[in-house]
Amino acid sequence: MALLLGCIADDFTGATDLAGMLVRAGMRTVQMIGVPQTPLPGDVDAVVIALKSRTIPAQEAIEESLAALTWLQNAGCRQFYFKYCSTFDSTDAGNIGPVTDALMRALNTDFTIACPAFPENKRTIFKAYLFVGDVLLNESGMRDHPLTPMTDANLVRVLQRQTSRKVGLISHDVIAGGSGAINGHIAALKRDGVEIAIVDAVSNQDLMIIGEALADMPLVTAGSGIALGLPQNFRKAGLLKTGEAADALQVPQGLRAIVSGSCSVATNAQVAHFIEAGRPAFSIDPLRLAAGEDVVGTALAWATPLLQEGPPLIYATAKPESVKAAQAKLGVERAGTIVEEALASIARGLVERGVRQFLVAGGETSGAVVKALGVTGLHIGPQIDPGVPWTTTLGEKPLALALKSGNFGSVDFFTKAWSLLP
Ligand SMILES: Nc1ncnc2c1ncn2[C@@H]1O[C@H](COP(=O)(O)OP(=O)(O)OP(=O)(O)O)[C@@H](O)[C@H]1O
Ligand SMILES: O=C(O)[C@@H](O)C(=O)CO
Repeated sequence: MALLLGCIADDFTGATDLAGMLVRAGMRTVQMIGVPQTPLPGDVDAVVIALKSRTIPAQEAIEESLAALTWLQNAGCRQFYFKYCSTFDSTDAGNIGPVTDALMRALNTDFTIACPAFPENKRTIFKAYLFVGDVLLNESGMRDHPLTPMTDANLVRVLQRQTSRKVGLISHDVIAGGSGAINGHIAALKRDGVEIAIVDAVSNQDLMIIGEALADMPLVTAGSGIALGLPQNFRKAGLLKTGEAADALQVPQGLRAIVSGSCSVATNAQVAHFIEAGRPAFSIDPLRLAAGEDVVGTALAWATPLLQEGPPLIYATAKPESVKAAQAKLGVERAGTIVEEALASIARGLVERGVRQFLVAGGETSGAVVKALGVTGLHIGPQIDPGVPWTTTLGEKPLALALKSGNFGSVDFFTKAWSLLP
């Protein structure tokens, strides 16, 4: 069957999150790293192009997103999806508004939605206000994000500051009326000159209703949650096979390892849990890297004899105080880069030592590791936790990879993830 859904994601782990959601809902999905330079594998229903465009200058994000769109159009996709973070990570300068504007122009469409809701990961939207768990977005940890601090939870206001198009709202009372009511409301919003509507959603049931209403919308912009409700439309139209396991993976056998560069609250708890369980863990100190010590060599020498016994963890994950201390000495960018480079070299060294099954924690860290390993794309398999599936790399010597967004996954993620592999 032909490609149905073409997606553009603004970061790597976010792309995997979306691809996992599509697979769960029955679409065979492949994730490509950047605009594909190699042909896609056969038998896929959806493709997600993973960019790293969340925090780059808006004009560059537009150019990269348009290049991805052109590729997806040429590949024959029928509907397009722009995926951003479930916490709507952006600034008044972009990039959600400017990229949405550019994609709408390119697709010659005058209406789309914006909905970062992901109820299973406690991102819900009510009356345009985004909640993270039990608190408003601007009261959550996102308030202090170094690159995209989120200080306003009202998404109509947030998005309106990023676009000259009029932003409106499809509120929860409309969703409760079903997909017909949503489409009636969209017609009314359009008459009022609204071109982008924030959509409330607090449950998976809401996502399914909203998904049904989006069957004919050329462009959808959202977090990964909305993807749960789109495959049903293709199935109803007879375009998507039913009854086939979309998450079937041929998993390569080999040694296992975990690399973590995420300093998010959830990852800190996962690292602590792994260590408390008596599992082997090696900490990477950015200051020793900066001093020129051979930390990579030491970490690999430490890990090599342990690999036969189960996955060792090599981590730079640290609490905010020590991250801030390293950043104060080295600068934010340098601290991040040297850690990413070290973890990427360690991942390469581990593959040379026979590791074929990897967990990687952190979006930027995943980007660095995937690049260092020369990965061009990923087949998407079963979900470990909401937003994190197992994947296998495309190509001749495949690896099994799980790319975990910083704040995703249960506290025992590093130990339980392996039980899903054969
Ligand atoms: N101990 C440390 N001190 C300073 N910086 C660190 C330290 N450990 C990791 N870093 C850097 O912090 C950044 C963490 O970003 P990353 O995207 O990998 O994780 P995250 O923000 O938790 O994940 P996500 O983007 O999926 O939410 C990386 O650039 C990493 O190199
Ligand atoms: O939507 C999310 O929260 C994630 O997929 C993500 O994009 C984290 O960077």
